[in-house]
Amino acid sequence: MSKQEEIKVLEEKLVILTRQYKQLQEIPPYTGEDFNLQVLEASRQRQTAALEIALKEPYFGRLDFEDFDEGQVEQHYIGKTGITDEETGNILIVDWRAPVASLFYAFSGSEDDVYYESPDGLIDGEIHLKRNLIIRENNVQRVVDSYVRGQQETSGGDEFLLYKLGEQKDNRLRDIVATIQGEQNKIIRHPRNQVVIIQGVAGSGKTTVALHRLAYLLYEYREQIRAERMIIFAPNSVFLDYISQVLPELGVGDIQQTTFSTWALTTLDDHKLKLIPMHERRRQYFEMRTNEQIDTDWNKRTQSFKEKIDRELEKLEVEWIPTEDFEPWPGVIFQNEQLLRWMNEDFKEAVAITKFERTKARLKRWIEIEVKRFDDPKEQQQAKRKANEQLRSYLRKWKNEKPYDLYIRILKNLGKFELAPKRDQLELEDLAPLLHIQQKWSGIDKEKQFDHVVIDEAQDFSPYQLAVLKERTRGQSFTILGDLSQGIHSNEGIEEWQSFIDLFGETKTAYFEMDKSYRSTYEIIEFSNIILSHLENRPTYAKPVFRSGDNVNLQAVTKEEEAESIVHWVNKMQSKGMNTLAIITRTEKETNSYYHQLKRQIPDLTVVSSQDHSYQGGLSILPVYVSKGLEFDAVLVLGADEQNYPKEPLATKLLYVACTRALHHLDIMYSGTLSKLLQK
Ligand SMILES: Nc1ncnc2c1ncn2[C@@H]1O[C@H](COP(=O)(O)OP(=O)(O)OP(=O)(O)O)[C@@H](O)[C@H]1O
Repeated sequence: MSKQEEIKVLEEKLVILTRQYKQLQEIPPYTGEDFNLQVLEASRQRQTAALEIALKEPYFGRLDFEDFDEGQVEQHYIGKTGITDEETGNILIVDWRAPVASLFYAFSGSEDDVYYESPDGLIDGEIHLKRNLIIRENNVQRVVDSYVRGQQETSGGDEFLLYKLGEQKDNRLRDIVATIQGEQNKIIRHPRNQVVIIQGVAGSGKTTVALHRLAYLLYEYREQIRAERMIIFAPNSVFLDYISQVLPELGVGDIQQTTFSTWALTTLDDHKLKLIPMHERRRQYFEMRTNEQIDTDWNKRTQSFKEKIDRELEKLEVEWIPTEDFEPWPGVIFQNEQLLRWMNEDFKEAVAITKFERTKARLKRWIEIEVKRFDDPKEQQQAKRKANEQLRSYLRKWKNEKPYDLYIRILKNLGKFELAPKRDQLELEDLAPLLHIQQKWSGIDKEKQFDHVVIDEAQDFSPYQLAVLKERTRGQSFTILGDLSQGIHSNEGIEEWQSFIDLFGETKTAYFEMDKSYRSTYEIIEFSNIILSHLENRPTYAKPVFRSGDNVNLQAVTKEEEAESIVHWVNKMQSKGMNTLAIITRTEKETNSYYHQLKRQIPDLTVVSSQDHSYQGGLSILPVYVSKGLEFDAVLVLGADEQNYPKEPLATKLLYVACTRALHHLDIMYSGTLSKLLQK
């Protein structure tokens, strides 16, 4: 019955959508100079894009809501993009980000009154129906009611979520607009003027939620923020490629997606600066079996290192101000006190470069006036030339140095020249000080400031990196997400979120924890939690959404039979129809060696390495640290022995990352002694 009713509604809506789309297509695009017509053209393009999305999948939900003030039940069809019938002014499809749609996500099935915040204030009412729909190729394929007023059964919401989670994945992360959960909805819609920090277990939807939050912010604050001024920082290119589809699916374009180092080097704009290749550094690090020791006093990732740099920059600024009076010609004197007054009072708020530039300009103007003392134009000319020469030497201490030169000078002044990197061999942790020096010395171009910043895998960020970004971001609008249990770059990152909270202040920060894992089956999550139990100071265990699958299989293999067992596993998973398969090794070296051993027997096997720029899906072999952030229908972890994964924090986190990549199937192989991390 409900399906028939929905088929009819869909047909009616499709007629209008198609008509509107055709009408827009008939208008020739405007390419002229008239501003008003350009604005109209841009609006038509937005409408066309919205209609294209709607024609593909018009909506996924229906909410029947009775607004007590209006006194009648209205049907709201919720889709990825809002569409109004241009002829009648009726809303055909409600945008999922619109205020009324928040009821669809927040509603948990109770008979109580509900309300939502609209621009006109609170709207009270009650929900009569919450329905999920799957529409493909203009057909209503599935109708699931998660709530019908007056009926007792309200389990349809879970049924629909489980149905979605049970689907197989391809090589890209997807949007979740149809099944956003209540706790995720809160984070997505959190106001923009607070820093949102999310600690979420593996598979809790952190990345997905952050991307939906961007789409929401752009909708809710469309007058204040622009997509080009939003930026997403993610750990590597493979990951960026993996998440690249979500925002376009949500109809959002133009948001920069990059890694911190790529962005930093572009911003520093000094072609001589080069990083030690990251893959090289990471490879070395992950090939090591113990954590490196860091001198905490001189740790370049910390706030205290930033403060040291700050103080040194201030000293340089003062030291470079001339201490004597300026005497362009004998007997004519410009007093140094005046200069100090300009610097310390008139230009107090300006950055160093601007202070110096303005001082120089004012002194030049002063010379122009003073030179008028000479009557003869020729004499004036000569005097001016001489005075400018004197000025150059007067201001000689002030050198317009590049951030790198200032950095080296500062490290020398601090007596820490051994920390100075070569120009073409920078470490990742040199980037934050360099950017900081650039920002403080030369300022930040207004156009290059951010309206909102997303940092994924933020547990691998340093407080210094964050402090640098904070200075470039209007209204401290950040979404920061990560999982301390997956902090496998602990040499680069943080051990707890407090240092980030301190940076912004408690009142400016909203901290959320997500402990439900949507990615994996119950069995995989329970198994991965055993690994986590070996970690001291671990955050909460992941709680499964009850989706059951096969048991995790631990298989002891001899070196001789290993290859055959792997081939057998691949065949088995492929025969089960799994789309994305991953074989995960401890190191890149092992990935390469297994690949050479297996490539003849498994021709479609592809290596995914830290240098890659894309992830193609299918059957991959990759080291665990490259797999971070990705997910696969089936995962085989190789070499889960005591040597590869001893009971120490880095190995524990790595093994946890490897196991939590699996959606539906997880198998483990080991030779020799099984890692203690896998024993209860
Ligand atoms: N509400 C939801 N409805 C449907 N699927 C969801 C939902 N929330 C998360 N997922 C799915 O769970 C999986 C994990 O999401 P995501 O990669 O965003 O998690 P994460 O917390 O960033 O994971 P990790 O820390 O392990 O990288 C994805 O396949 C995502 O589509």
